[in-house]
Amino acid sequence: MFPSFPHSTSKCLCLWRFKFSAHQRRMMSQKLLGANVPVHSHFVKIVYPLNTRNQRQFASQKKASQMSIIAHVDHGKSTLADRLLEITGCIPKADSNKQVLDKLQVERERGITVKAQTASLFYSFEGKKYLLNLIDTPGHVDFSYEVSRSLSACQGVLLVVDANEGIQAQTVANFFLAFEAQLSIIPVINKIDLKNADPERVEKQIEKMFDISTSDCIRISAKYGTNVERVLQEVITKIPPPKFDRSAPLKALLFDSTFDHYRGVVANIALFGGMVCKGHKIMSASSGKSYDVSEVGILTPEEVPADKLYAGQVGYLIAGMKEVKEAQIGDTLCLQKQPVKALPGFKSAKPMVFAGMYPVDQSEYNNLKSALDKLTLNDSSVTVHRDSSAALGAGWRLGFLGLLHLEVFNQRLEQEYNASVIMTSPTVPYKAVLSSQKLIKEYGENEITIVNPADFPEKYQVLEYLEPMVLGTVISPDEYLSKIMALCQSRRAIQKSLVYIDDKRIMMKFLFPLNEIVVDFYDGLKSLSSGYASFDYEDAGYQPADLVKMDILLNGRHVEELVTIAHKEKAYSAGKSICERLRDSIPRQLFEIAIQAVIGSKVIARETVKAYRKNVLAKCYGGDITRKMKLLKRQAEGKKKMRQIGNVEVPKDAFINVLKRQPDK
Ligand SMILES: Nc1nc2c(ncn2[C@@H]2O[C@H](COP(=O)(O)OP(=O)(O)OP(=O)(O)O)[C@@H](O)[C@H]2O)c(=O)[nH]1
Repeated sequence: MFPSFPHSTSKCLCLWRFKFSAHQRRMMSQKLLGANVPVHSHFVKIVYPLNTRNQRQFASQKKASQMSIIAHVDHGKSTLADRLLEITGCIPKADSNKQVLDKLQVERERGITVKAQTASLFYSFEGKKYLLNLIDTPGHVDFSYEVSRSLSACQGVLLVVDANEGIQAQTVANFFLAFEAQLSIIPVINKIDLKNADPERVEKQIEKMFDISTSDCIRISAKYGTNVERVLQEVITKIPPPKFDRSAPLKALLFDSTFDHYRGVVANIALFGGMVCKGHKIMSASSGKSYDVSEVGILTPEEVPADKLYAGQVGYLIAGMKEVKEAQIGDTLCLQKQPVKALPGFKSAKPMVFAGMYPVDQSEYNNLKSALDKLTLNDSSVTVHRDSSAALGAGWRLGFLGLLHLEVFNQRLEQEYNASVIMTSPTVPYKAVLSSQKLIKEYGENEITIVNPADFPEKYQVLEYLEPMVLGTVISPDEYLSKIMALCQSRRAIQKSLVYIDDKRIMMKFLFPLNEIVVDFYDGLKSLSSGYASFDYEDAGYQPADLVKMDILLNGRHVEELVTIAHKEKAYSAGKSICERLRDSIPRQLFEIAIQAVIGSKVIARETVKAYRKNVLAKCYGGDITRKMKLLKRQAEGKKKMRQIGNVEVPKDAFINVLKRQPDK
């Protein structure tokens, strides 16, 4: 029987090549390609020339390749994308690295990609022209949903690995995403210009871990453009063109979308059959609703209108979808008169972290709702459910793929939609097996998922609590082994495996409670390994756990944002830490503030913020009234950014900072 591929939580990823016999691997190759070729050389050489001036000719001769650039964080995806865009004339040659595909303000400020971006490139090789569709993807684990969605529109990937850092945790995770999707993989060793670059070592790692021959690796410097042209040539020779049927009816996968204030929904589509142009009446396979196409085009990466889009192309489409919910990611679009069988779509993202979101001012509820709708259209991995709270009013409970994802989403809401929100402390999705018949009747089932700590059932109402687990991968130089072990043990981890990926670097697998790694584990790991260790994780189900609900009080008032579920063993240190951090985050006020962490009625930690009077007018000498008014106005503006709990004013971002900066216990 064909062996199942070991991208499962129970098997060690790097050992897969040792687990399978040569015969089994041959079988895998056959299953992948229908050809008897070894896995490491499973690229198919199919070359189709392209005439760019005539899209029809391109489409009829099938001369396109779709590829994504995937890599660990900071290994140079966006820089390589820049060079590819320059070589193909999409953007002018720049002196500095512009990272044009990182379009969002948040991406530029943080220097990370959070959103996959598409660009169509035209490239001449051996006298023929080709259309290459490129997708630059994020590297951080919190945005892996973007990667997996992008891969569904591709036939191949450029797997970029830093020549100095070598294979890292997300390199492994991304490789397996591409391998499972049966894509051609072109390994690219980047940053060979660095003083400490060791491409030979990295090639050997790639061979050992992924069974890809060292001779298949391309050594480049994306920063200086060295050898980048060869990457394009390899794409043409090694990535097969998409499978499509131009004579079949229109079949387009809606794989991403954005909301434009004037034009409505702009849908990014990959065409698997037929053709679409302005004036076509198309239909959504999921809703059955029909629309008139008003514009189609390609992305270069700017939107460039085109007469038609043909099967095999990736582009955008505007069809008068005014409501955000009309553009479902993963939906299939077809002609109204020629319905087709829907494409498989995407597995929905599984949120790892939940937090409540409320408008600072309830009168802003509708505006915030509309902003949320539009932003979730562009980031479909966020789940949104309506929620309400006595203290914070009407709001939502949102699910994110990680804390960075939560922060980036929050920042995008503020920057792109000018929204001002209160976020509650993030929590992972716990479960409870209920014993109370009353609760079972109320929920309609005996096992419930708790995404809001306020709904945490009392101990006497449950048979057991369950907490979510993840299988974490740590890759690091072996000199940090003992420190990493100590850190992982302090996070209640169980070690599952340890293997050497070369003579100096190790890959370890641990089973972690998700709650222990979601906030600041990665920061701890980075600092103890001087930045050399990397981390990635995947879902590993649930395990029973001894959990308690902890409340935080400010002068005796509950702070709804900070209700936390903690493991019993960790509750005391977590409570103490939150109180200390809160003490440092709350500005002194006219009266003393008592900060308490309580479990039930028992106070487990307490801190005090001393009284203080900030007299902003003290800076004014004499009777300059305009200056006095200016200072009072500035103070009033500052107060708007505060959340009032009883008579205590708390800066809005204090809550998330409090949880983010917990030191390792
Ligand atoms: N020396 C050198 N630096 C490079 C090279 N390629 C990229 N860099 C630098 O590496 C850093 C990260 O590059 P990015 O292109 O942003 O990496 P990325 O993989 O897109 O990052 P994420 O999207 O955040 O995952 C930047 O400072 C680049 O200038 C290279 O070939 N040589």
